[in-house]
Amino acid sequence: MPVKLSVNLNAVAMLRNRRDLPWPSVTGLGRVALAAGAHGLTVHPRPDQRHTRYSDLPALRALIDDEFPQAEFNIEGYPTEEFLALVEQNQPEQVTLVPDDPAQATSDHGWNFGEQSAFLTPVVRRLKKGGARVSLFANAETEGLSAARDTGADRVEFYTGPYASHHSNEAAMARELDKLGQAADVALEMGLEVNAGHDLVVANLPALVKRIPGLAEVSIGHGLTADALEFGMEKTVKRFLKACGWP
Ligand SMILES: CC(=O)[C@@H](O)[C@H](O)COP(=O)(O)O
Ligand SMILES: NCC(=O)COP(=O)(O)O
Repeated sequence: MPVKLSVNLNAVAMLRNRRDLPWPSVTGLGRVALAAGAHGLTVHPRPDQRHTRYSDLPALRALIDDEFPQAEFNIEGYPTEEFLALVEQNQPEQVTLVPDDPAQATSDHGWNFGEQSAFLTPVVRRLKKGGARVSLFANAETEGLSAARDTGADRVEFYTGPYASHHSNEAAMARELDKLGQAADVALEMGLEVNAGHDLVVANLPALVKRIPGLAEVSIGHGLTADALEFGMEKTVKRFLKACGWP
């Protein structure tokens, strides 16, 4: 089974927020992405709402429910009570928990499962009781994966930023890919499903997909949106789907 593609709309929302105007439309671009074959939509509503706004979530939920019921909604964020209330109001198919500080420029590390599994376990239980699949953002390392599994989470999402950042250094990229592959092998062996994301692009996807044959889903926003500005969202989603192994 090729890797499912979830399109992250944060960058579209960031562009929309430049003016007090409703375009570019987050739901409109989400509709184009899903119609082009994307398997889901991802957003990361940060506390400062710098891009995805809390008010975007009901419209995205309705878009999937009304027009693309086979698609999934994935909401990412740090599990504050405010975030958990947003999740419970919008009932995403998947929640991806990230250890981000509100002041962070972007997500740039996974959980420290050794230290934070006691904090995560009741949160995971609450989200799963609400019907969501739970994924935990993880560094490309094997240490701590058993603690991640013991929280009751369904998946880990491996942070691919270090892999993607070495786009002009093949040896360094190969080293990061090997770390991702080894961590994914261990996670899958433990019964965790595996997602991946951050700074993925058409150029770096095929090697990742080949190294992690059990990869369930990639969520991609920044690089995909950059290409969409040049080639259009429909054509771009189709290019990314091919890079994920779809015909
Ligand atoms: C968790 C992750 O790597 C991304 O999904 C995250 O959404 C990026 O956040 P920004 O779009 O705010 O950079
Ligand atoms: N979880 C990764 C994601 O949703 C998008 O990350 P990026 O492609 O914007 O770096």
